[in-house]
Amino acid sequence: MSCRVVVLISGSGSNLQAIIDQCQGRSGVELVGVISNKPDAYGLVRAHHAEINTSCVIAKKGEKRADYDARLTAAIEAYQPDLIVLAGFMRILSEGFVSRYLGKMLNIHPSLLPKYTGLDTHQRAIDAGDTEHGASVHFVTPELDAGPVILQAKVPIYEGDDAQALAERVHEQEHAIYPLVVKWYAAGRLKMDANGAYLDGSLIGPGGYAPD
Ligand SMILES: Nc1nc2c(c(=O)[nH]1)N[C@@H](CN(C=O)c1ccc(C(=O)N[C@@H](CCC(=O)O)C(=O)O)cc1)CN2
Ligand SMILES: NCC(=O)N[C@@H]1O[C@H](COP(=O)([O-])[O-])[C@@H](O)[C@H]1O
Repeated sequence: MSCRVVVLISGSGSNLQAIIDQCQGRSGVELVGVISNKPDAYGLVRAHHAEINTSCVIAKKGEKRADYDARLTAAIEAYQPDLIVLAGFMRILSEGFVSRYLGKMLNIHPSLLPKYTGLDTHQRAIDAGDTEHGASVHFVTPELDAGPVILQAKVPIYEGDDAQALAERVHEQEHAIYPLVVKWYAAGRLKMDANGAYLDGSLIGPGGYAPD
């Protein structure tokens, strides 16, 4: 029985592409749909090339967040997913929406959470004089970027790095860790409760899974 996965995007979709390349049709993963809030998202092209069905849910001017999320829910439910993967989906989701999918919705965030929740994480890390940065895969909860961290990857920040150079270095790591976590979930190895995230029944620490 495959794990039916819907991926939500807003842009390029390089994380979507990594999941397609590393997971589609293997490890019990079936990517059944890609949904974008932006009609020009290149990730929609990537989905088309991979023969994955796509939908667009575009926000209406002045639309309440909960009303948009209700339309998004209808689009998602049409695919009857077991897992929702946010891959550069650039909308804050309402509490009702997140509660519906609690424990079955993942996100990748371009920082070493809990540092730098929100936007512009690479520039903020550079401006802070940090020497390392990275990415975090976490379960999505109503509080923004505060869900239980599952897996992190670290990268160095070099003297003279600009946000683009750092983003490219982080992207490389994202494309390694996100497909791995999707496979863990599809294999039934990954769970979440009020205490946090679990891999194979063991509680994952705040910095994500770290092999012994
Ligand atoms: N309730 C939650 N919603 C979302 C989460 C979450 O953990 N809880 N993760 C984010 C992903 N994300 C960072 O990883 C993120 C996405 C979007 C924003 C944001 O400020 N969006 C603005 C619009 C920005 C834009 O259009 O460029 C907004 O929605 O008003 C912050 C963080 C996905 N959602
Ligand atoms: N706060 C959410 C956020 O900033 N997510 C980030 O958007 C990028 C999407 O790239 P992609 O479209 O090439 O996968 C990724 O770097 C992801 O970490």
